[in-house]
Amino acid sequence: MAATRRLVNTVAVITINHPPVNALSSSVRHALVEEFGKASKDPTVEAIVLNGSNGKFSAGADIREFGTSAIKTVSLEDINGTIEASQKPVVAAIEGIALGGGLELALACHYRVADIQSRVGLPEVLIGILPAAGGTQRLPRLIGIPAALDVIVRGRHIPATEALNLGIVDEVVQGSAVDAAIQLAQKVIGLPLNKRRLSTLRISSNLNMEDFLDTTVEKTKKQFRGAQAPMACIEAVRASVLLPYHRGVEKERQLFLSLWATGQPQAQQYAFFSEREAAKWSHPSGARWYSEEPKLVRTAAVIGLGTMGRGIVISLSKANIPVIAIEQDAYQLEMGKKAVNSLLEREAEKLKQQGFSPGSKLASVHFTLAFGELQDVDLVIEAVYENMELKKEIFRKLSSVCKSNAFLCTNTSGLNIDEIASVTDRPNQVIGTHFFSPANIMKLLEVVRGQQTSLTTIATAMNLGKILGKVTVLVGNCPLFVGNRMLGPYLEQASYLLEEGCYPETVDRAMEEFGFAMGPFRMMDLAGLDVGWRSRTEKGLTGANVPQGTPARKRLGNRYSPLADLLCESGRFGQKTGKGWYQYEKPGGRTARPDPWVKDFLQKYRKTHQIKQQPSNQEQIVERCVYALANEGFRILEDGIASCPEDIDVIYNNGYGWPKYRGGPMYYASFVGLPKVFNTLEKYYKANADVPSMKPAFLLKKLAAVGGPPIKEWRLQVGKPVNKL
Ligand SMILES: CCCCCCC/C=C/C(=O)SCCNC(=O)CCNC(=O)[C@H](O)C(C)(C)COP(=O)(O)OP(=O)(O)OC[C@H]1O[C@@H](n2cnc3c(N)ncnc32)[C@H](O)[C@@H]1OP(=O)(O)O
Repeated sequence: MAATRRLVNTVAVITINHPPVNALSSSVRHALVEEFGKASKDPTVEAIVLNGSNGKFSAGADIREFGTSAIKTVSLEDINGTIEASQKPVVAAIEGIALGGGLELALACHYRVADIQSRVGLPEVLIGILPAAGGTQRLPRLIGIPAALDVIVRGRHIPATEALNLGIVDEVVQGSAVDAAIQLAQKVIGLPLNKRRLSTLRISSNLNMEDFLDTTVEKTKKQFRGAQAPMACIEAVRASVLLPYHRGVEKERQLFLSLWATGQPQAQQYAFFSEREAAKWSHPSGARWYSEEPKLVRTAAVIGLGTMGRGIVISLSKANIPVIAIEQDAYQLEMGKKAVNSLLEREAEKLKQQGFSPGSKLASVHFTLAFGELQDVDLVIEAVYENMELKKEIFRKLSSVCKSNAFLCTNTSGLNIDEIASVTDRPNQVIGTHFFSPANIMKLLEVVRGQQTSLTTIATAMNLGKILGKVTVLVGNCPLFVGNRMLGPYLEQASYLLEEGCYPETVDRAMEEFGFAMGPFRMMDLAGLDVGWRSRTEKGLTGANVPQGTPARKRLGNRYSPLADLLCESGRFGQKTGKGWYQYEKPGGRTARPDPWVKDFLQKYRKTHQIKQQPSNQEQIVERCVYALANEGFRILEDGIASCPEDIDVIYNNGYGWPKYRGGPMYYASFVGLPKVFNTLEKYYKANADVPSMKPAFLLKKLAAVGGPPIKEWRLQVGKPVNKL
């Protein structure tokens, strides 16, 4: 049964029963109508409590039903209307989660009791829609416009104690929310319900509402560039101010349908399910996530307390895993310790505000210089800077110090995992964990399997990612793995665009208007131009090791842009030096301003090399950069480095500032149409045979030839993930 009913004295307890998260599917909605109908008619019932099975109230509407006919049967808003109109008091007992339609359902109840561990929220905006079961009309009437906008537009999960302060719930309890709800229901039997029916309340405020909403629109436009859902949320809330409830709900529905027509919800819902699929990893051997048991990580160590190491330590501590943090000398250790402790203090403060004792949620961090102290840890994450020799030296040491079943992880953004593993006594227990900076904030974790990495090691690292709250994707080992490897052709095109007449700000604007959090040049300035320069120097692409007589703009017969090298030779490393592709207010400054020096430099460069000026327009800039990115994604699939296009999209959505409302580079290619992507690349490559990265990938050609099937059918063409490198 999708919902059940039991009687406790004169209180009917109706329980939603649709594992795993009690999504409000069509069958649940039908069952709710039936059970509420029976409870209303039953003369022995004086009050009703609504809860969800397995400690979860509800995760909201069943997202898989959107776009199908199932969503049209029994509207959730109608159910909410019936509940609110009930003559018998209805109390929601919120355990675990009440999200989206789940919270909308609870808002239709006359009272809400929440367990202290629960979270509530209206996260619809994160999947490209708006709360369209009355949520945008009831919540503002309950907590006022500013607070409701914050909840609806940001879509964040709100801890129970904050929900109590905001007035979303009436009571927060430490024990059973259902028992407390039954008690409350018994207490309120016979009391008037009018003031508890949110749809009947008036919104009162001292604010000049129109001005406030207009300012919010402007701020939101800037913050969520190109995303339609946040704007629709504001318009729906505006309707709650201007219109009576029933007309506000009509507006809400109309906005929902307009959003659907933009295609953004479909992309964001694809992104949502792709993230869940990424956790269900597969291995070239045929093993899958369910066939391997992860080992428990009770204690961990982090080597290196630079920016990455600090973030990793915080993540582990927040996941309640005690950490030993190691540095190479007393000074670095002290610096790292100060930084980590100050971040931990902030976390402790947040926990206190949520009503938790920090000691119960944050594990201890022990700082030391002594490797010997690592003998008992279950897992080590090495997070020193990108230098193969240094990493090998550390892994040799770890081999001799750590217990034989300890897992050894390397945090690298592209170095060869097999080479690092080869110096250890346990290559099967070595794995790459590529965190993104700042590691305590960024959601993505690329887990990189080496040739010899065992399935248990993979299962343990993937599970650790989940425990740390990361979106974790398993990838194969190749230079730069998935995300950074795809950046190569993307940044290459960005540089060529400058050579041909664009400026950093033109290219960045085009990519930011496309939706990227940051254009390629601002991104390079942030990351530091010296990092790539060092790597190109090591590879002999620039610097003293370039063979005499090599043309400035060619390497190994292919086109090469030395622009970034020339900037570095002038001491322009990006934000850290206050100058890079842009100028900044000071070294370490963050406000990028176009730099006349760069303009002049580019003009001279083009003249010196007699490059014909053909500045591309916005559409051409986006096409060249994004198609180059996706093309490399197809190669990565061919090579068996990513096991499916969804994994690549998850990486880009969560680690590279790709706009989620465009699904990811592979989804976007599919949305544009693979034949179009193929033809554009083919045309470019025919005219520029010295740019091999733009040669359409074989897999793209194959899929385009059959008309570009939907992305979920690509797997059939890709075959099993076999590392072909
Ligand atoms: C004109 C038409 C009007 C329509 C009006 C509709 C108005 C209401 C709209 C909504 O309610 S939209 C949904 C809003 N809710 C959400 O966005 C919540 C999404 N879910 C989550 O954030 C998380 O899943 C969770 C609930 C916090 C649980 O996280 P956890 O890490 O514990 O588990 P997951 O692996 O994420 O999920 C488990 C399992 O459940 C599936 N799932 C989760 N939520 C939904 C859902 N709302 N609908 C359908 N399926 C859901 C998820 O995909 C996982 O599935 P499997 O991978 O196990 O198959």
